[in-house]
Amino acid sequence: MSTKKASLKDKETKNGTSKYVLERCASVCEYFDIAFKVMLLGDSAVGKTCVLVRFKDGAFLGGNFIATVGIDFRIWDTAGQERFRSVTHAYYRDAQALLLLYDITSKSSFDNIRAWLTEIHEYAQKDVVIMLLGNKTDMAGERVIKREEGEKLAKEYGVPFMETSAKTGVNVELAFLAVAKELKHRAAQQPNEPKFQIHEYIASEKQKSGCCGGYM
Ligand SMILES: Nc1nc2c(ncn2[C@@H]2O[C@H](COP(=O)(O)OP(=O)(O)OP(=O)(O)O)[C@@H](O)[C@H]2O)c(=O)[nH]1
Repeated sequence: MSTKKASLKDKETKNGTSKYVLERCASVCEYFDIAFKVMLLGDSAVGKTCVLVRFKDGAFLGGNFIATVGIDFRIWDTAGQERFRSVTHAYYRDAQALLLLYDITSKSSFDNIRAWLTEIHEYAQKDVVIMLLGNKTDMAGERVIKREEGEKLAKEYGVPFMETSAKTGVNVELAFLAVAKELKHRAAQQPNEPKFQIHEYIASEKQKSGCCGGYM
C-alpha cells in the first residue's frame, strides 16, 4: 500500500461517498490507494442525506425535506421510500459497508430495522460491514427509542452501534471513520494479523473526545 497523501481535489467521483470516506480516512491514516463503496440505508426521513452531508460538508440540511429519488449516484445515498426499494437492491451487492439508520423519534423506523437487516442478508455481500445508527439525538424531547434498545438490537445482530445527530454532528465523523478503518484494515490484513476491533476503536475514540452516546 502506498503512502500517498490524500488529495483534496477530485472528491466528486461517480462513487463519491466511498472516495470521500477514503479521503477522510486518508487524513487520519495517510493511505488512499483503495476505494470502498459505502451505502446509507434506512426508512425515509431518518436522516440519511443529512448524515452524509454533515460528514461530507460539515453542514446541516434543515428546512424542507426532499426525499431522495432512487439512488443519488454521486454520493451513494439511497432512498428510504418503499417504491424505490427495488432500485436500491441492485446496489447492495457492490457495497462493502452499509450504514443503517433509524430515527430515535420514530418507532416505526426502529421496528423496520429488522426488515432492513433481512434485506441486507439477502442482497448484500456476506462480509459487508454494517453499522447501526440511531439518528436525531438532538431531538431529546421527542425520543421514543431508548439508547439501550438500539444497543440491544445491535448486539443481537453483532453489529456496532452509535447514536448520531446530523444537526449537531455528534458521532457522524466517527461512524464513517470507524467503517473506513475497518475496511482499510481488511484490505491490508495479513493472514496471521489480528482483526481490527471496531467496537474497541469506537470506545477509545469516544473516551478520547469525552463524548457521549451509545456503542456496543
Ligand atoms: N433535528 C434533526 N433533524 C434531522 C436530522 N437528520 C435529518 N433531519 C431532518 O429529517 C428530515 C429528513 O432528512 P433526510 O436526510 O432527507 O432523510 P432521508 O433518510 O435521506 O430520506 P429519504 O431520502 O426519503 O430516504 C429533514 O427534514 C431533515 O432536516 C437530525 O439529526 N436532527
